[in-house]
Amino acid sequence: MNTPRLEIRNIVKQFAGRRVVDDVDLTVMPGQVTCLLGPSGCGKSTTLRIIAGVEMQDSGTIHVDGELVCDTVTRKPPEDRSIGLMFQDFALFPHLTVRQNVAFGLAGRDRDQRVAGLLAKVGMSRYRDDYPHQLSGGEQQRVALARALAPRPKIMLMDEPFSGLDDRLRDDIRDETLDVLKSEGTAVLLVTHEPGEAMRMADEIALMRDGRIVQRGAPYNIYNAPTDLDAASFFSDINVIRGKVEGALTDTPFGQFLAPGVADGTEVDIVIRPQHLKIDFDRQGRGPNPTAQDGTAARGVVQRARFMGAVSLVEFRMDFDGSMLRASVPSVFLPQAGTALWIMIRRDRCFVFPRR
Ligand SMILES: Nc1ncnc2c1ncn2[C@@H]1O[C@H](COP(=O)(O)OP(=O)(O)OP(=O)(O)O)[C@@H](O)[C@H]1O
Repeated sequence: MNTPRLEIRNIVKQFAGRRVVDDVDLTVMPGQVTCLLGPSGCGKSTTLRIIAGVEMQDSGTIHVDGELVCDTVTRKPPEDRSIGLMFQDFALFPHLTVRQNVAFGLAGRDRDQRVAGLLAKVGMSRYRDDYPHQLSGGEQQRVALARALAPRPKIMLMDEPFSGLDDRLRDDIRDETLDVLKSEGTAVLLVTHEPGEAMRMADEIALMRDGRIVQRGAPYNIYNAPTDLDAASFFSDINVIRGKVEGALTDTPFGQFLAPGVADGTEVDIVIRPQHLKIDFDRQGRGPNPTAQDGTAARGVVQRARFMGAVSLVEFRMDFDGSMLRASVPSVFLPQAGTALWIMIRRDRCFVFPRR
């Protein structure tokens, strides 16, 4: 077995009697990018600050590359943890050139070669004698990445490193950053509140809520098999259809859904993302026949349809109970408000959760 680059166990941190980090375990394997993802205030940054050594946990252990760097007895200072840091305000030293910024804190004979190599990798070689104020935000970000990687940290901690960049630039910089991190083979723990960023960057996502890790897995698995309604809704808009279980099945206007292992009489939420609603555009008002995959169709009346470029967002008021459902369909479809249409739902894409 490979030794994890970072392993934290049972980390707890309280502020004023409130558990902000509540028994958190995390592992980052060599060469892997793990994203700590969660809403604002859930404890992500505090977790990162504890790993970096600028905050002290109440209990729990931190190992870097198999070596204990912090428990409640041992406490290595931040600079001895072999950790690279890149935070939101990636402040470069204003009085040092690009080259001097990257070389800062490096010693040894291969120093100049290392700096030149990294500047080439991040595409900043020709700016090596410029000062930070002469660079754009994206360029400063690249220099900050090179500076953080220069001492070959065993693990890089990144806290919302792209949030200061404008939208158009951000995707490119994310991809470039990922390429550089992968080519250096650096293990990364990246904190973000943006699901899109986590899915784009991560080998593994750790989803955090109220100080706890509620789910871990590859982006595909977390998106397609969320543990509960909140985990599902964190990644996209969702629709919820209510039902009650009888004999491991739930009857709904869209047909029956399996609810294995759920006790009779339990109220459930059937959760479906807008892109998994199917609208029957051909047989207006007449209604298609039920199929095994899509179940029974139910009728709704378009309340609003918005053209969004690649897709249209269509809101329906459903005949069966007056509830609203939202569908995302290819933008060649843009039905008029007031149109009655039949809707089916992709049964293989539904999640059934007992109601809390
Ligand atoms: N030094 C502190 N003293 C008291 N409370 C703190 C301290 N640091 C953080 N907190 C509280 O702990 C909670 C978690 O904060 P943290 O910054 O870790 O969350 P986060 O998930 O990173 O959120 P954000 O993305 O908004 O930074 C918040 O309610 C915050 O107010």
